[in-house]
Amino acid sequence: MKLIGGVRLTIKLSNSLIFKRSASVDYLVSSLNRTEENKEHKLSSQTTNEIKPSEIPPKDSTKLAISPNQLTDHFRYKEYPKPTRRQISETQALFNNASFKLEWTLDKYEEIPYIKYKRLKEEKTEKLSKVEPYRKTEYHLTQLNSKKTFGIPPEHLKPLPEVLLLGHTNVGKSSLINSLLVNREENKSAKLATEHAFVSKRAGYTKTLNCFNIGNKLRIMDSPGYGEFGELSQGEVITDYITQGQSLRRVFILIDSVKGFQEEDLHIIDFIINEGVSFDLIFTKVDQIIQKFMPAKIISSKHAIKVKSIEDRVKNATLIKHSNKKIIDYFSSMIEESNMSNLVTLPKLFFHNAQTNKFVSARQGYKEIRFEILQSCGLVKEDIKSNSAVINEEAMMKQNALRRKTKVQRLV
Ligand SMILES: Nc1nc2c(ncn2[C@@H]2O[C@H](COP(=O)(O)OP(=O)(O)OP(=O)(O)O)[C@@H](O)[C@H]2O)c(=O)[nH]1
Ligand SMILES: [Mg+2]
Repeated sequence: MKLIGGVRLTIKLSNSLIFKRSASVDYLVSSLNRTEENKEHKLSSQTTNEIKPSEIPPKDSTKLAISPNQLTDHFRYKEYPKPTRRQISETQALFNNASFKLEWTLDKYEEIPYIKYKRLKEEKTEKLSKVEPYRKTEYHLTQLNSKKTFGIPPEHLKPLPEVLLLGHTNVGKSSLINSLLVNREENKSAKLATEHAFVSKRAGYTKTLNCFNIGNKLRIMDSPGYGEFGELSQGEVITDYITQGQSLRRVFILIDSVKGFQEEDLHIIDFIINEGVSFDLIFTKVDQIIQKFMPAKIISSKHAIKVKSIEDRVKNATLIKHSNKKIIDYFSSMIEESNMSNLVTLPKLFFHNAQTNKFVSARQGYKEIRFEILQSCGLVKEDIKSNSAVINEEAMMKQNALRRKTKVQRLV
């Protein structure tokens, strides 16, 4: 038996859940490896004189490091098309213009506003039904039809679709909430963006289920972590919510990229599958993995961004590309070993960093996660023109390139 946030679950990942063979990741990695190897071989065997100007690596080699967004693209299953640019920009507009409100924080499932309301209403109806018919008065009738909400703010009772962020203590749930809720565009110049959820180095910091209302369109739930420092009562509020939450549309399970899948993660995934709730996976702290695999020489060099000689640039580029391959291999084997790509439910995979470093200069991954949240809540219109939109975009880019070329030709 395993203790998950204090809740004992005996379930093991069952073979019956298995398995849909997906070759997409293997294929992508091997094809990428081949092209990377070819390119690297080509670059290292060339003398710097032979390099075409367009192939000269940038001075700042850190720009060549694989990013969380590129990892999301790389590990995207062919079954799930990439959202179109229009869908992404509409999603950002919705989030960036929405008002966010921490509606409630609770440690008992029975206290969740609509659950509490339902219970109190039922209790009242039962009490009134017990009044002897000859004793019933106008007062009783008005009581029965009363719109009173027992002191619960009526806006908390508004039925809205909900998504839940779930994961080990310290995995980065509250940090992700902040990535999702902060308007990064607006705060670009601001030194300190308003953060909505409390984040701490201390594992087990979030003790309650915290409900954020997003523009009165949906709710995002931050939850207490399971595993180390998770507590019994916290485990109960989450499992009750998963099994009974009527408005729950999707669970996002966060996996610490540094620690990989832990036993508790696999138990909770099995539990969620058994409950028939759909879920996706978000790898957090991707910045740490990117930094970890980067060549020591480049990490320690303060001047990595000032490399001038083409020879050094080529050397750095080759080193970084090797590191990129290691990062892909690292995640590939993590995903492979967890068997996630073989589950019939085939969870989507997202890569996120809430912190930045030399190689990842901005938070990434949150835009697609925002989109996925909206989609799971039924708040995204299917982009039926998506294919033709992409084709049109490509055609337009080709046309622009042609225009630029003819312009240059005209100039020389
Ligand atoms: N480098 C890095 N650190 C992160 C990232 N996300 C979270 N952290 C750090 O990890 C620690 C825990 O983050 P939280 O967001 O509080 O984690 P949590 O899952 O809410 O933790 P509990 O509330 O204790 O369950 C904090 O010190 C964060 O700064 C990330 O993407 N990169
Ligand atoms: Mg937290």
